[in-house]
Amino acid sequence: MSPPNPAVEADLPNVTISVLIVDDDEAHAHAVAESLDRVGCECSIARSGNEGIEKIEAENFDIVITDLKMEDVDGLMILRKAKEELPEAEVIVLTGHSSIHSAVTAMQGGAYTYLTKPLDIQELRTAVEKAASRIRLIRRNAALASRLDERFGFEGVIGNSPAMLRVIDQLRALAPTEASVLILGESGTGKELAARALHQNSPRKNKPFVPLNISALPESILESELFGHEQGAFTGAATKRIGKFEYANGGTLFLDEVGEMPMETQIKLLRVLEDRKITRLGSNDEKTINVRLVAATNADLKAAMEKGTFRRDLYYRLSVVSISLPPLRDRRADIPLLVDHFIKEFSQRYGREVQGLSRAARQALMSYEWPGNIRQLRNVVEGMIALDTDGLLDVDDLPDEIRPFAAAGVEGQPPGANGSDFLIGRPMEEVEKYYITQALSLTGGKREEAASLLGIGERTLYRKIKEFGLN
Ligand SMILES: Nc1ncnc2c1ncn2[C@@H]1O[C@H](COP(=O)(O)OP(=O)(O)OP(=O)(O)O)[C@@H](O)[C@H]1O
Repeated sequence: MSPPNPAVEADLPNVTISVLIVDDDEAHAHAVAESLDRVGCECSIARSGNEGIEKIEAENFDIVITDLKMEDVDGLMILRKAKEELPEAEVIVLTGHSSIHSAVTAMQGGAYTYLTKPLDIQELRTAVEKAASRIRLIRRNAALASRLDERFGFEGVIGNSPAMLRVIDQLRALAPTEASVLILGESGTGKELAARALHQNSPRKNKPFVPLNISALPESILESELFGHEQGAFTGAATKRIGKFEYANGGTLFLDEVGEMPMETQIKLLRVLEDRKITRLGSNDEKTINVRLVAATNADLKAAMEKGTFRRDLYYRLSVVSISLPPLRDRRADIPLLVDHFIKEFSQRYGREVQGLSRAARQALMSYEWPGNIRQLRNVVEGMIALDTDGLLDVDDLPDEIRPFAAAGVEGQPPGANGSDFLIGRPMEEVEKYYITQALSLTGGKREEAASLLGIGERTLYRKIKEFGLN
């Protein structure tokens, strides 16, 4: 298990446990409340079964302590109600010796435990403390998970465009499986990041994730990198070397730019994937390996197969499942989230106080084509923060190739107007029309993306487009 991240843990909620005590013996209820108040619980009392039901319906409690025998509504009914209305709450029932049978029924109905009267206060506190630590654990885990998701999407893969939400769903579903995954996408779209996310959420996560970029390697070295070699296997092999497959044993091997692999190596790779065995160059000994393969490419592998430069059998082996990462220009709805994420990252790294990004600069980042995709966006934000002197990232901080997009202006906007200020005081319909036109233009007319950018449903957007006669 990875160690807890103190930065994430630090601001998790400190959980106070709220307790409802339902007992028609008022003096007894107060005695219970007093003993629990002392151990930091926040207690509320209901003096009858009916009052208990009302409180359960209206408020939230972590623990419900109820007497079994009451005049109006009995404790089993309280238990049932609590399970319906407060499914995460724990219920402790209090019972006299004569009604042990009902206590057993209560346990079968989902009660956390039962205590017999007269109450032993220490026994009560122990039971409450045990239930409370379970609740605290659930809360902290939920808070941690949502904090992590809020910050990183899925293991660092950030995105809220419909296309990226689909990718994140696919990553979540595939991560725990053993399936080979082929990740497709232009350079800088996050293929390696996605591969790491698959590994990090798999049962292999405590074993190595080993990346290898095939295009960066001369053909002569590639096979020795993959499979390793023995001393003297070829000229220059002065010492024995372990290959990436062996390094990755038990974990995940990520082969980037797999489309660049020479035919000879493709044949060997296919054999390794089929036999799950490797042989170091210059050796006769086979070694069994257990590696999950994730491959990536920005090349058109289908065209390469047609041309005969990529083996069909290897393609099918690698692409048991494939995930496509769209270029950033086709998912502009992700840009604001990514920009904010990178501002946070780099302002921390450079120790800068950044108040924000001007509207014009944001507009430019939204309109630019991003040929280098997210890698380029990240570099641009880093450069802006490194160069900024006044704490506001503005058009003058943008690189030369992006600055002109700030002045691109918006159709229908009067000359000289600052951003959308000219809309102040205009009728709501005009404002809506302006923003819908903006979103459609930024997303190249893609309605699903535009709706996500605007934070409205696709059907609502469709209706508004018709209503305003927009095309
Ligand atoms: N969805 C995302 N959320 C946050 N950061 C991202 C996202 N996608 C990519 N990045 C960041 O962008 C940079 C480039 O990503 P990565 O190296 O994974 O791209 P790639 O597709 O593998 O590129 P190449 O094909 O050139 O190897 C990295 O710094 C990565 O952390």
